[in-house]
Amino acid sequence: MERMKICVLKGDGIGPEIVDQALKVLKAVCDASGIKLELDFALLGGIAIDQTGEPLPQQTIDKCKASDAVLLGAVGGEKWDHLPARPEKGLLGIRSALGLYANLRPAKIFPALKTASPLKDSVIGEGVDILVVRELTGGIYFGEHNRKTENGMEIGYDVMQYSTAEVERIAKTAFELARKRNHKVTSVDKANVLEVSRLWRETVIRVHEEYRDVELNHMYVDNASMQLVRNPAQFDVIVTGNMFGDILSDEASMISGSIGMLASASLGVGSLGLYEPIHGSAPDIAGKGIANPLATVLSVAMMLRYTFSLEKEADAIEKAVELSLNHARTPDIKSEDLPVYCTEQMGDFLAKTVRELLA
Ligand SMILES: NC(=O)c1ccc[n+]([C@@H]2O[C@H](COP(=O)([O-])OP(=O)(O)OC[C@H]3O[C@@H](n4cnc5c(N)ncnc54)[C@H](O)[C@@H]3O)[C@@H](O)[C@H]2O)c1
Ligand SMILES: CC(C)[C@H](C(=O)O)[C@@H](O)C(=O)O
Ligand SMILES: [Mg+2]
Repeated sequence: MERMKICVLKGDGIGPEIVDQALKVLKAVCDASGIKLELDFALLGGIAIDQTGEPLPQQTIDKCKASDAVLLGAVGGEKWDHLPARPEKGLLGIRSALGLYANLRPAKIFPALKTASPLKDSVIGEGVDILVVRELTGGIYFGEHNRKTENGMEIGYDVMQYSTAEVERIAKTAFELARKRNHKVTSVDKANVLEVSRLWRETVIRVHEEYRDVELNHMYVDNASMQLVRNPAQFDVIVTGNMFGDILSDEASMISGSIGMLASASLGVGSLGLYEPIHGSAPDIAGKGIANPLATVLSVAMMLRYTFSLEKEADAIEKAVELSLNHARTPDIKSEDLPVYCTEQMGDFLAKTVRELLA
C-alpha cells in the first residue's frame, strides 16, 4: 500500500492529548513501511460547537467520507452540557452519517496488567479475551427523545426500537468474528421484559442457523454484568444493543486494568471505519498530561488491521504496547516498580518502539 488518508477528529478534553500520541505511532508505522500518510483534521463535539455553532458540521462529514479511515479522540464536557446541541449528538451523528453500525470493543488482559485488574488471579485464570460487538446506529440512542406533559406532570421519554434487519446484520457480524476467534457468541438482551429484546433474541436465533459451527447462548443484561466480574473467561464474543453494549464495555474495560486501555473500531457497510478509544473526554484529567494514550494507540492498531489489512504493522503496535507495560506506566495503571510516564513520554516510547520493531 502506498498511501493512506486519515481524517482526524481530536475532539475535547483529553482528546487532543491522546490523539497526538496515536498520530506519533501512526507516523512511525508509515515511515517504517514506506506509506505516505495524509492527514486531514476536522471538528467534532464541543470544539465544533465553539467554532461553528454545531457539534457535527457538514464539512466534518464530507472530510470523513473523503478519507480511508477516521481517528477520533473523545468529545464532551460540562461546558456544553446545558446546550440542546450537545457534543455527544455530534458523536452519534457521525456514527450514523457514516453508517457505522458495528462497534467492536475488545477487552483483554495484557499479562503485565494482571495485577492492575481488580479481579483476583483465581477469577482471571488463563486470561480474559472478550470482544464486545455493540450495535451502534440503532436502539434507544436513535429513537425519539422527547418530553410531554400529562395531568400537569412533565414526562421524559426515549423510544427504543430495533428492526429485524438491524439485528440480522449485527448478529452476522458477531458470528463472522466468532469464527475467527473461539466460536462462541453470547447475545445479551432483556428479553424477560422488553419486546425489542424478544425480537432481538428470535432474530439472533434465526441468523444462527447459518452459523451452526458457532456456539450461541443468551443472557439477560443484569446477569451478564454480574458474570463479567464473576467469570469473564466464559465469554468470547458478546453481541448486544447500543445501550447495553455501552455499559458492558465500560465494565469489561476495568477487567483490563483501566478504561484507558480499551480501543474500538466502528465499521459499517463500506470500507470506511472510525477508530476511537471507548472512554470519554475525561475532563477531570484533561490538560494535566496524565491521560493514558494506550486505548487510542490500540485503536490505530485496529485501524491498520480492519481498514488496511496491515497485520504486521498492527501486530507491531500491539507488541509495543505490551513492551511499554513492562517499561513505564501512566498513573491510571501505575505499578510500584515502574516509572510513571506522562502522556507524551508514553507516545514517544511507543513510536520509538514501533520504529525498532518494523526496522
Ligand atoms: N467516545 C466519546 O467521545 C465519549 C465516551 C464516553 C464519554 N464521553 C463524554 O466524556 C465526558 C466525560 O464522561 P465521563 O467522565 O462519564 O467518562 P470518561 O470516560 O471521560 O471518564 C471516566 C473516568 O475515567 C478516567 N479516564 C477516562 N479515560 C482515561 C484515560 N485515557 N486515561 C486515564 N483515565 C481515564 C477519567 O479521568 C474519569 O475519572 C462526558 O461529556 C461524556 O459524555 C465521550
Ligand atoms: C458519549 C456517548 C454518546 C458515547 C456512547 O454512549 O456511545 C460513549 O459513552 C461511548 O461509549 O462511545
Ligand atoms: Mg460509553
